[in-house]
Amino acid sequence: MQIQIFQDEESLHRAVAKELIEAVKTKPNTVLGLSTGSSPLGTYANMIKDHQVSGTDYSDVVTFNLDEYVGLDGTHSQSYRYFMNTSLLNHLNIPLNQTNVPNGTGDLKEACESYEAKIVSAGGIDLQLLGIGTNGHIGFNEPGTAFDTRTHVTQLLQETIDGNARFFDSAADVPKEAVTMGIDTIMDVKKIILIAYGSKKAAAIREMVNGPVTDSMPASILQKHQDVTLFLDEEAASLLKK
Ligand SMILES: N[C@@H]1[C@@H](O)[C@H](O)[C@@H](COP(=O)(O)O)O[C@@H]1O
Repeated sequence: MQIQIFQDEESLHRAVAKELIEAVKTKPNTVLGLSTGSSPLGTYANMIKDHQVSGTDYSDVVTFNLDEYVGLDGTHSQSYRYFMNTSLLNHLNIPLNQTNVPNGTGDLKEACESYEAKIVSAGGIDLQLLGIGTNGHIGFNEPGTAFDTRTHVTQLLQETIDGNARFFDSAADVPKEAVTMGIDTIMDVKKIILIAYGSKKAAAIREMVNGPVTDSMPASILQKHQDVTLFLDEEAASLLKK
């Protein structure tokens, strides 16, 4: 695992955006894995700005998001499809039919199988952006998720529901289930960038990097991936062993 530590969020986001932009410039048909939550928002803002100013071309890029809430279709303002369209995709020159978010409505078993098949037919994910939950979840792979999982339907833990309630009117409105790429799906990607900032993430970052590889800390499996870089601010990195 490589670790880069930044003094502030803005320089962190500029650096992550630079990585994504370089990937797209180097390989115009790059397959990007994208994530939601607040962590990547500043990165997406930098990518949009670069596209407007420098015209980085996304017309051949393909994207796959990590996860989606069960029961929310793409028009729901808290669905991850809606989040991606409004926070990034609508502002780049990428045809929306080249962008993929798991389907959280309809036949979920079929949605999971077809998502895996689509990733394979796109040639696999070149560069995956990840955030991390305070309990160490990646995507919506909660503590206890088997490491050999592929895209599947998962029950959200109460702590995750409570943590994500800030985006909804109340915790009662947060869906209890999600469709998420599995741990094994994530481990198959060629390169991973994980973003974390703020003291709330410090304990999870310490366990992920310095702790044992265990399914009670899903992100710890990343110790076994061959190309992972953590982009952290000083607070998120504050509990790491020196
Ligand atoms: N499914 C998402 C994760 O992919 C994300 O990493 C996490 C952290 O959210 P935030 O970046 O807002 O801290 O939230 C959600 O649970």
